[in-house]
Amino acid sequence: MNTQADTFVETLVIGGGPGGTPAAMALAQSGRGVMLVEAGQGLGGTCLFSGCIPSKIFRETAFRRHEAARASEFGLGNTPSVLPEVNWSTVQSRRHRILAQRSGGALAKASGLKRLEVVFGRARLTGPRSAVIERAGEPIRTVQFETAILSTGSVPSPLPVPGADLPGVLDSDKLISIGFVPESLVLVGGGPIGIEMAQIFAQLGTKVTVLEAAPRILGPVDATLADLLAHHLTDFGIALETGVKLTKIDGVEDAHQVHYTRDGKDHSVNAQVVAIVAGRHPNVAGLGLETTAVKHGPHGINVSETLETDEPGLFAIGDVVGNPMFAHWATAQAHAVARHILGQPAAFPRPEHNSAVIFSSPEIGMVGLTEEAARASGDKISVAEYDYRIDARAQITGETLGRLRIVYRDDDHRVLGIHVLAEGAADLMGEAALAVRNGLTLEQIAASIHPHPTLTEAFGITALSALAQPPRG
Ligand SMILES: Cc1cc2nc3c(=O)[nH]c(=O)nc-3n(C[C@H](O)[C@H](O)[C@H](O)COP(=O)(O)OP(=O)(O)OC[C@H]3O[C@@H](n4cnc5c(N)ncnc54)[C@H](O)[C@@H]3O)c2cc1C
Ligand SMILES: NC(=O)c1ccc[n+]([C@@H]2O[C@H](COP(=O)([O-])OP(=O)(O)OC[C@H]3O[C@@H](n4cnc5c(N)ncnc54)[C@H](O)[C@@H]3O)[C@@H](O)[C@H]2O)c1
Repeated sequence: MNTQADTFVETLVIGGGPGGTPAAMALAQSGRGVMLVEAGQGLGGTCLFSGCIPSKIFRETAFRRHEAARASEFGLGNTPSVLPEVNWSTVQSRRHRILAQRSGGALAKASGLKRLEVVFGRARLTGPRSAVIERAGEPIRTVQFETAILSTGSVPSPLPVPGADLPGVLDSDKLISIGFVPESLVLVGGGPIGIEMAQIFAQLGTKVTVLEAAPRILGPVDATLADLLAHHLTDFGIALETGVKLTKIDGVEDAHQVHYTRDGKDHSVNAQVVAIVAGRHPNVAGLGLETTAVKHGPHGINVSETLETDEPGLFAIGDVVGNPMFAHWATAQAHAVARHILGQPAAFPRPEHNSAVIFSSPEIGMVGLTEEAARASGDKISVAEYDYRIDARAQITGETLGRLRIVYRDDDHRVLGIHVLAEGAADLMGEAALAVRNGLTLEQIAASIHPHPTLTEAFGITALSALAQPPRG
């Protein structure tokens, strides 16, 4: 095998997802010599190619189809509309087009930076300051560096259950690439992927079952909101089975039987397609960590508060560091670590300020602590609630299933967490993130003028009504 002579770079970034790409660009923009190595088809990582973006492209189609059936409610036609037929190949072509546009845009932006070289290939560390880059049909490149950022993301976790490795049993990557809308689908796992996919396919006409091991779906989400959503999913016809233990999957390509126990009793469910969406684990395989002092476990690579690994000068960010696994979290870590490497003051993101959206229908948005986590901290806390059934905007759009929950400290009224179930919650989370990150109080939220009629009015109304309550004795 040919080997190219050594290249020296100041920083090597391994992995071009929402963690690695912005880190490499921020460093290069500040004049540091950077090489960004990506093993996949383009820049964008899991988020772009098999995660956030494709799943939301599918959601858009599913949601619009579902909405079309409600046209007569809004005075369009006199009878409930016939559900539009799904042209799945158009949906998949649309996905490919958006992906190509976004990865092309990222590459063009990166290529415009003089100090950044983007290399497509697989990187493997060969020591604390060296790596090789391999790409089929090309000479191996060897690289030496001063610092490196490991941002290799995560991969779907397989389940140790007989039949889970049958060729027809999919993971989320394969479900995203599916060539047809299945008649029936079993999703093993009721986390964000399982719930988003359940609703997407149910709205496209698939008979969906979700098998979740825990007593409820969406474990880390506010329990009241997760419960409201679970009832809504069940009303829609999705079978939600919680507290299950998967025992076996049987079947051939197009017909599967999933066996499980619940409360000691045996059950089974048939489906054309089975997808295992029961979590992801950090991607460290083949990265050559054994040639360095970097330590890692099932949770991911061990890092300090400044995201430095046990090998000084080697940093790790994003999914490869473990939970939480979100694109915006990886990007926030990227910016902080880039500033740190540049010797600038850096605010490393803190879990209690993180935000997330589950793209269910209605969406669930969350920032900061849940009620349970806030109470566990020992502070006296209260929760101010708002029911979107009374909301002007929600009544206008006809999407009145919703709840806002503001978790705040009793003594100084500081807001610790904001949790929203509402169609449109995703775009309310900017205000929520600002409030929690900056330690705003109910008084400050109540004093902010919220435009009418919008879903965000609820923030002001809820803060005002909590302040109008008599103080707790
Ligand atoms: C179905 C699904 C839906 C999701 N939806 C959302 C959502 O709506 N919002 C959200 O915030 N998050 C969502 N996520 C999570 C989100 O995709 C991840 O948290 C995010 O992509 C993590 O970014 P990262 O840069 O750490 O890793 P990744 O995006 O996984 O990127 C890692 C990159 O490293 C490359 N790589 C790996 N090994 C090597 C190597 N040895 N050499 C070179 N390159 C290598 C990979 O090819 C990959 O491109 C979703 C995930 C899934 C699976
Ligand atoms: N909207 C978003 O931001 C979004 C969307 C999708 C995924 N993600 C991220 O991607 C990551 C992976 O998502 P995920 O939903 O696969 O993982 P997850 O770990 O969040 O949820 C997995 C679910 O599967 C269940 N489970 C585990 N083993 C099981 C078994 N044997 N049988 C039945 N159920 C089992 C778990 O109890 C859990 O509820 C998450 O960390 C999430 O943050 C984010």
